Amino acid sequence: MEIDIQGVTHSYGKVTALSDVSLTLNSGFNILLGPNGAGKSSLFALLTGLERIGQGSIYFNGCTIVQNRASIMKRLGVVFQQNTLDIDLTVKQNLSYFASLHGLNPIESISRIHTLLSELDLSDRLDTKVRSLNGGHRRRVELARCLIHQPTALLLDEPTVGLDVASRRLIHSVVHDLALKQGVTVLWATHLFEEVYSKDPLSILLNGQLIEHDICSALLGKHHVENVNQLWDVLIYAN
Ligand SMILES: Nc1ncnc2c1ncn2[C@@H]1O[C@H](COP(=O)(O)OP(=O)(O)OP(=O)(O)O)[C@@H](O)[C@H]1O
Repeated sequence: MEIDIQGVTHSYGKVTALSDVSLTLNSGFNILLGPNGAGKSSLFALLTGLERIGQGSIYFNGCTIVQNRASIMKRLGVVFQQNTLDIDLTVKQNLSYFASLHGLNPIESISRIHTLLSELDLSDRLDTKVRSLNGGHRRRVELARCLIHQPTALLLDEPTVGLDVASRRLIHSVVHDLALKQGVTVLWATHLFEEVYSKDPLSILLNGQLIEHDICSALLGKHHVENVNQLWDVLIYAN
């Protein structure tokens, strides 16, 4: 799916969270890098239709959410920063409920749940209540839930923040593979430099402005630096 963000400006009262942001996302692992308060979550709220766009437009394969909400939502998978699982239900119950909302029949649903839990190394937690899972495992269940209907675009708002290294690496690797091997359009917001690989498209958001957008290695070359850490220092200094 192509996601085309055109001239988006968004404010909360007098606070401008996004200022004239334009960005086209295609199939692949697109990274949105920005510090706290840069405007990442605001962009997610606009992409998912939770907030109305003040100025500008966002198109999903040429259609806005207002024009085609149901069809766009069917093809989107979203993980927000806050945990949204029901902690008093088991992993299976959380996932089955979401599968049925997406129209999967019980046989398709259980097959998909087994496949996803296996990929996320959680097969032994099928009947565990989410309340008993650690943070890393809960995040993996959230990821399984957002993948249950095989979306063609994934929006992930800082999905690995606060997780142990094993869960962080597993989640990053599963999503990276989906983007590269199955052509899913991923938008991965983060402030962790280690999650940026040199071949990935990288967008850098600072104070609501998109200050850079290109393949990471091209940005390193453009600014004559060797890694994202150094790139960051150069850009912060320049802005
Ligand atoms: N509901 C709101 N009301 C008022 N101001 C808000 C609201 N949500 C965000 N902001 C402000 O908008 C700006 C961008 O915030 P946003 O949460 O989008 O950034 P972020 O990059 O996601 O940061 P974080 O990583 O801390 O979540 C900040 O100045 C923030 O204080």
